[in-house]
Amino acid sequence: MQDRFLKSIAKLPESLATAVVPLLDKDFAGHIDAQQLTELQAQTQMELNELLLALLPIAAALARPPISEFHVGAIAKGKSGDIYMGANIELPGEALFHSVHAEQSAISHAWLSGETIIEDIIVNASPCGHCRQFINELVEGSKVNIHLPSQDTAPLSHYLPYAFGPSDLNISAPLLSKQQHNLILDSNDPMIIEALDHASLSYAPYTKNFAAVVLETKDGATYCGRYAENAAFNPSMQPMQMALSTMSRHNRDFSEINRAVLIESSKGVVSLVGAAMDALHSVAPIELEHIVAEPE
Ligand SMILES: O=c1ccn([C@H]2C[C@H](O)[C@@H](CO)O2)c(=O)[nH]1
Ligand SMILES: [Zn+2]
Repeated sequence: MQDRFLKSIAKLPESLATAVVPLLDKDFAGHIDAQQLTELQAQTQMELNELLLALLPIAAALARPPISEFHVGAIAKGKSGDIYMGANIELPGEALFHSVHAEQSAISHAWLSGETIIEDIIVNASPCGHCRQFINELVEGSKVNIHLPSQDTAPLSHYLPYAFGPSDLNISAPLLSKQQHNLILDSNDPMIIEALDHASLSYAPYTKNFAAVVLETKDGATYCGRYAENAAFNPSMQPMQMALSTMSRHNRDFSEINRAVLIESSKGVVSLVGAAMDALHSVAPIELEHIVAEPE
């Protein structure tokens, strides 16, 4: 089991601790599939929602909050029945808006894993206004059920009445709906090709700046993040933040970053390069490779 889970395991009911420890091997990065969940339920005799709430300390152990020391853990449950954990990240020495919230981390985890609908979000602290707004960007966002340790389950529409969202800006294909915005670039570099693929799947209906980041560690592993915009603009999730969040779920230290690539569209009305460089430089002394590609 990874050391980062030692304290959380001590907080779990004994039957759950015994059942979940075998999943927390060196490759565990916060994904538990539907079959594994069924097995956990059988071993613990817990209802599904009870089990998901009980797993939150594991999600919170993925957090890296050097500023607040406040560990938030979230779980996004996809239509497939799989669950995706996420946790907050704060970037040392940088403006607070660079932070990633646990709910954003969990949602981006589900998105990067190919989920098209998120049905439930389970979180250990009441979701802040920014997260409510981020969740509202999802396909059928108002129907996402929010589960908290000491509240009755309620849909997002309860937590965010009179919502402002994508439809107010005439966007009918919200976050997690299929995106395909091909960018043209002649390259044989696998890392650049990976970034290009993710940029084509990014969600940038408001600026058309289809963008993605790939981070590589010295051993050749890569961690990606796509740009995910928000109708209220500020809660948008930057691709660098998403990639850092992917890396931390995989228990990699940011100091292990060896190469960093940002790809964005030449036709976007904004550029993410400044924001991406600031975030990267707060955690690793690496130059950002910035590539601008033509949309098809
Ligand atoms: O809904 C919330 C509220 C706060 N935080 C994080 C952000 C920051 O890292 C820390 C303190 O606000 O908690 C979340 O992850 N989700
Ligand atoms: Zn939040």
